[in-house]
Amino acid sequence: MSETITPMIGFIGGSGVYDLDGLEDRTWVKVRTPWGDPSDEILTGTLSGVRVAFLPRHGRGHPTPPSALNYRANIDAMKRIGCTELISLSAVGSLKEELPPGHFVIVDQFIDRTFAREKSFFGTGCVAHVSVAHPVCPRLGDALEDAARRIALPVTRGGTYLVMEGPQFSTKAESLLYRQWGCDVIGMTNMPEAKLAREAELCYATIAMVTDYDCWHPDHAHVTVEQVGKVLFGNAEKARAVVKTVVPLLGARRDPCPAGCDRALDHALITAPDKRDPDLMAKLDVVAQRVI
Ligand SMILES: CSC[C@H]1O[C@H](OP(=O)(O)O)[C@H](O)[C@@H]1O
Ligand SMILES: Nc1ncnc2[nH]cnc12
Repeated sequence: MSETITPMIGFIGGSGVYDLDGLEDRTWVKVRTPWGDPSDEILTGTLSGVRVAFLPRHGRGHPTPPSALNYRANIDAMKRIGCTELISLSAVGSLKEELPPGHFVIVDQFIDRTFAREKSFFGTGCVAHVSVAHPVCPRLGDALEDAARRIALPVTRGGTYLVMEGPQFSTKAESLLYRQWGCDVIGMTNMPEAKLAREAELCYATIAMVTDYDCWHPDHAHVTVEQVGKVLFGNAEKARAVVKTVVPLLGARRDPCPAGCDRALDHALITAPDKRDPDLMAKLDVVAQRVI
């Protein structure tokens, strides 16, 4: 008989999603990490008998911009509190006519154009190279698709999310370039989040919620926060409905990840044990606990 796990499903709420309703035993918990403080306290509780955790990515009230987020602390904190998988709920701009505001995309690829963020838990004193060829967990993607379809959301399975540094929105030339690259949606937060989730051996998937057509569209010359905001809160309500549907679908017991997200570090560490830096190894206590 194969070993089963008792999961805790972690949600990272993006713009417009600062709380989760409907949880039993709701508690906001302060979590400290060796990488600094996460964006906010983490809300824990149960939904349909399944343990869940929720972190508002930008903090409650949205005080922190994408480039200033401590992505390492956020991922470490979610794992430290017990999460086995992470689902990101993210606002995005659309780079395709057929993905209008209000549409949901379960992305499966990313292009990382960010440049001002800490992108790895590893480094001098413990070098590791994980594969992110397939950065999204297909089991989580299947569950999100199933959930979205059950509640009749307009949803597309698969798509490439271009991650820009921000905080400004794109120039028109950039937006047109990303369309030529075949990207589907654009946002500012899912990298390095997805890479760090993989390093921490957490399954990761995103439900990207379209708020605007960015600036490439002939009928939409600019993106503005006002325009995004009008769609954002409707999308956030739908995101909460996805959460309530996906949690029982994933359930309270399951097999280890069929895609191996939970074993990503099996062959990733290259620094010889006697060359490893004890201080860094101590910081990796939770992220790399399975292999160190
Ligand atoms: C308020 S629009 C721009 C903002 O929204 C997205 O954030 P998140 O992924 O956390 O929903 C986007 O990436 C920008 O950070
Ligand atoms: N057009 C856009 N560009 C970047 N991030 C976004 N988040 C929502 N809309 C966006």
